[in-house]
Amino acid sequence: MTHFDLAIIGSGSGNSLITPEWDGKKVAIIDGGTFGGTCLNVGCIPTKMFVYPAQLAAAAVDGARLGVDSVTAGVRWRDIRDRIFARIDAISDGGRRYRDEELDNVTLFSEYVRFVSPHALVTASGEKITADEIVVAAGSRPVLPDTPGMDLPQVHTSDTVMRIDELPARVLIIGGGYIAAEFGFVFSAFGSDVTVAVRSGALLRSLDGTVSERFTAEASKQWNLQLNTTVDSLVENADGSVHAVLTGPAGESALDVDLVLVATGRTPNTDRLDVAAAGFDVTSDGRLAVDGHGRVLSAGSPVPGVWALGDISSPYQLKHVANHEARVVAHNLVHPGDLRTMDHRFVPAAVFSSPQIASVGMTEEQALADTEARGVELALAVQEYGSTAYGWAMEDSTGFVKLLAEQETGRLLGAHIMGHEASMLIQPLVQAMEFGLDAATMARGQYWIHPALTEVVENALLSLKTTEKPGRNRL
Ligand SMILES: Cc1cc2nc3c(=O)[nH]c(=O)nc-3n(C[C@H](O)[C@H](O)[C@H](O)COP(=O)(O)OP(=O)(O)OC[C@H]3O[C@@H](n4cnc5c(N)ncnc54)[C@H](O)[C@@H]3O)c2cc1C
Ligand SMILES: NC(=O)c1ccc[n+]([C@@H]2O[C@H](COP(=O)([O-])OP(=O)(O)OC[C@H]3O[C@@H](n4cnc5c(N)ncnc54)[C@H](O)[C@@H]3O)[C@@H](O)[C@H]2O)c1
Repeated sequence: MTHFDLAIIGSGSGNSLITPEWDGKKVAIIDGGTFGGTCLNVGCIPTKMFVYPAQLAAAAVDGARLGVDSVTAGVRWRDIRDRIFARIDAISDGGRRYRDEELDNVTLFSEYVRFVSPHALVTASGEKITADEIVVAAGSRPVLPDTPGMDLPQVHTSDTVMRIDELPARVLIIGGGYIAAEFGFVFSAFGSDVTVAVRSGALLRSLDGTVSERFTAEASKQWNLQLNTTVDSLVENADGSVHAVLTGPAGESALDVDLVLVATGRTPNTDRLDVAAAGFDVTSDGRLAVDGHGRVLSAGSPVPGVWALGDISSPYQLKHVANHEARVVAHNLVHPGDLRTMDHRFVPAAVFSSPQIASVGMTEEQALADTEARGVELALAVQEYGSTAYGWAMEDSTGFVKLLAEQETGRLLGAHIMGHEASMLIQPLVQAMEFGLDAATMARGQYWIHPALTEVVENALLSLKTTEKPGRNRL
């Protein structure tokens, strides 16, 4: 048995917890998977490294509308893949070697562990680890439905699909969330024939209703979108392709594809850690229960010296949230008398598809319920990209900014953007919400560059017709 001052389970966001304050103290970092975790190896970073070349490929098609005739002569999948993973694998390997070989006080365990008591772990090979402080940053993993054929080698999740050898000619994506929207775009822009089978009647249903509805309409122009459809079975054909049987509104149908991507959500890795052995609380959706400071709970009370962060415990499966939570826990570990609190009030998110989507705060449905409960009026504006000069330049007919605010105070409650660079356009709205800037002050208290696309945000703010007096007015 080895005893440590600090043991961290998970080398994704958990890796950033080893701050200079731990120099000279004994630290264990434990990861049974690839060093660096999901975002680096199989998540945010490689997906966006595929999305960017996909945007270049798609631009050739889109250009014709504006009089620019160009063709994408081809997409070198292997070259793209190898460029991406040459970079990523080197970062993962460098990080692992730094922790394993260069830091005297840090021990790396490349094994899965489980709890045997609140401060004791056992590795898969039977080694016992105890620690004064334990941080659980063990993330989440893809969930597979129990459809027959899920074990075929042609069936992938986001964990494996980015490393395949050939661009598949025909792809079936199961699911209608973030991963389906992003890979649907990548594969179709690269030239695959994409079918997306969604159980419900719309894509991205967790987002604002207007966004979900308008994105679904756009997606149906790009992919063979099968709504209200379940995939009943997958069987391998003699030629190595997959025969899928689907049931939709028109009854049963069949489809032959070369690859199936399952994107039906991710589940926290709580079950594989045997947290029951330590008596930790688990939420109804399977997350490790924590208080606002990141302390793991047992029977509703914080367990001294046990913390959690990121996908294993967070209500948001997003890397910027995991990073924020890691910064809070890193502080709290070394300042027990001055605990910081995680801030989940204004969490933005973006879907890097086509069109791109970004959102922060309440959906319209949530804002209606919220304002009604508080007896205040809701102001709502939808501003089309096409109503601004830059939107004309783009001949844009789909992009929009939707804002929700308290009418009397102009306090922003939610912002939802669909269209070109939505993930960047949203940031001033995140800032306004975080720092309490009202809509009128934001619109008229600063210059907006003409004719930049940001004017669509300015105009959306003005369209809100809130009644507050601007705190600062340049006019
Ligand atoms: C395809 C995809 C795209 C994404 N894109 C984005 C994006 O664009 N923007 C965004 O904000 N978020 C994105 N995300 C989400 C983001 O990747 C996660 O929210 C984030 O990586 C979670 O970090 P974490 O530190 O909690 O867990 P992870 O990074 O998953 O780290 C957990 C680590 O714990 C290890 N582990 C698990 N169980 C054990 C155990 N019992 N013993 C030892 N080790 C264990 C795992 O091997 C893993 O390395 C994406 C996710 C996916 C799958
Ligand atoms: N850009 C980003 O920030 C980004 C990108 C990718 C992933 N992520 C994170 O990773 C998480 C997981 O992504 P995801 O797309 O797998 O999950 P998701 O929760 O976004 O979507 C899951 C989809 O699968 C459907 N589904 C669930 N069970 C099903 C079943 N049995 N059969 C058919 N459909 C089923 C759901 O209705 C939903 O449409 C996301 O929630 C997100 O937090 C973020």
